[in-house]
Amino acid sequence: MIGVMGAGAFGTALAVSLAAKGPVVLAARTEAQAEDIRQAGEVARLPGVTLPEAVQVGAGVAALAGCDIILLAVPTQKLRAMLMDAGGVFDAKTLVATCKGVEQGSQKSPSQVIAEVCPEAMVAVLTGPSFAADIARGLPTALTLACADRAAGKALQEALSVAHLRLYRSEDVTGAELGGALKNIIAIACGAAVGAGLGESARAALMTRGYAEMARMAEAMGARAETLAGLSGFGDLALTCTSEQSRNLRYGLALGRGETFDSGVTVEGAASAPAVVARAEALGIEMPITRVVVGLVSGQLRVAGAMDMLLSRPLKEEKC
Ligand SMILES: NC(=O)c1ccc[n+]([C@@H]2O[C@H](COP(=O)([O-])OP(=O)(O)OC[C@H]3O[C@@H](n4cnc5c(N)ncnc54)[C@H](O)[C@@H]3O)[C@@H](O)[C@H]2O)c1
Ligand SMILES: O=P(O)(O)OC[C@H](O)CO
Repeated sequence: MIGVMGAGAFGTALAVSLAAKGPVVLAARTEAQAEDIRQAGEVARLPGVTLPEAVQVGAGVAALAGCDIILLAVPTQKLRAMLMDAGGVFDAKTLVATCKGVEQGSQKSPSQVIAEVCPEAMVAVLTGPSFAADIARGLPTALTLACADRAAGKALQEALSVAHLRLYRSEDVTGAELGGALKNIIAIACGAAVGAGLGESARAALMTRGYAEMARMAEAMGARAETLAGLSGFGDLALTCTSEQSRNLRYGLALGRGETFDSGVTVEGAASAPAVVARAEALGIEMPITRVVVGLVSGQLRVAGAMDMLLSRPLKEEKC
């Protein structure tokens, strides 16, 4: 049976989608939250989406004990604690990370955190352009399913594909995860530029040079260039930087307009950017857009200063 840990927007959307194939367990954090969801028939973070009967709502990791494939849909910065509290339930399971970020402090990706805490588990990653509200409504998209083990990847591709979700297989877990984490940061930069009134040309320039930063880091970390050009990289960058459904873009828009943003909203790019800059420094690579996003998020930079920093860099040849 398939289970989903995290009854937020994305975990719920995945559970609703996969319910087309059979029963799915959706695990909320606490019994009180699970009961609220059962009573309402929907999840607060995904309003208007009625849970089908095939979605069984449970509480905590214990609810997932009978599942062999578990999708992990908690924010990246909460992943380690959640796994460490699992008391062995996740050992020897197939764990599919759906979170898009880099852990603060360790600078590790979700799959690396899983491998460290649950060394017996088979680890995979599901990522790519997908707004929870879209896929929960059955709107189509295509995603990357990355797993270093080819046979396990093929089995997961079959198990997790549904009519409106076309999964492409990859063995490049590093590249798939980097694309998902880094595009969020570039989307914040785009939002800040547009929010400050700098225009659509600036957005396109930031997306393009942001992609160059993503590709540079991917190369330095041994990922494949094709992965970055695929759904998990270019595909998700295009979606997140251009749609106001994106929380990362909306957060950037608020920064650019000088408005406050609800601190309870999950903004993975803001949480991950300092760890990405630290990793870039260790690797000796330049990531100027990511760096100014760190300054904007911390409040040390304003958009005008950030743009001055980017535009006054030494002139160079166009390449990654
Ligand atoms: N929302 C989207 O459209 C979308 C799409 C693709 C990927 N993602 C990724 O999915 C991840 C989750 O995003 P989201 O949109 O679902 O966020 P969300 O804020 O809607 O939900 C996060 C959920 O995690 C739960 N949670 C936190 N700590 C927990 C713990 N220790 N145990 C159990 N549950 C815990 C929270 O209670 C909450 O329900 C992020 O990394 C995000 O980048 C989101
Ligand atoms: O709302 P965001 O910015 O977290 O983006 C959601 C997904 O990652 C888009 O693919």
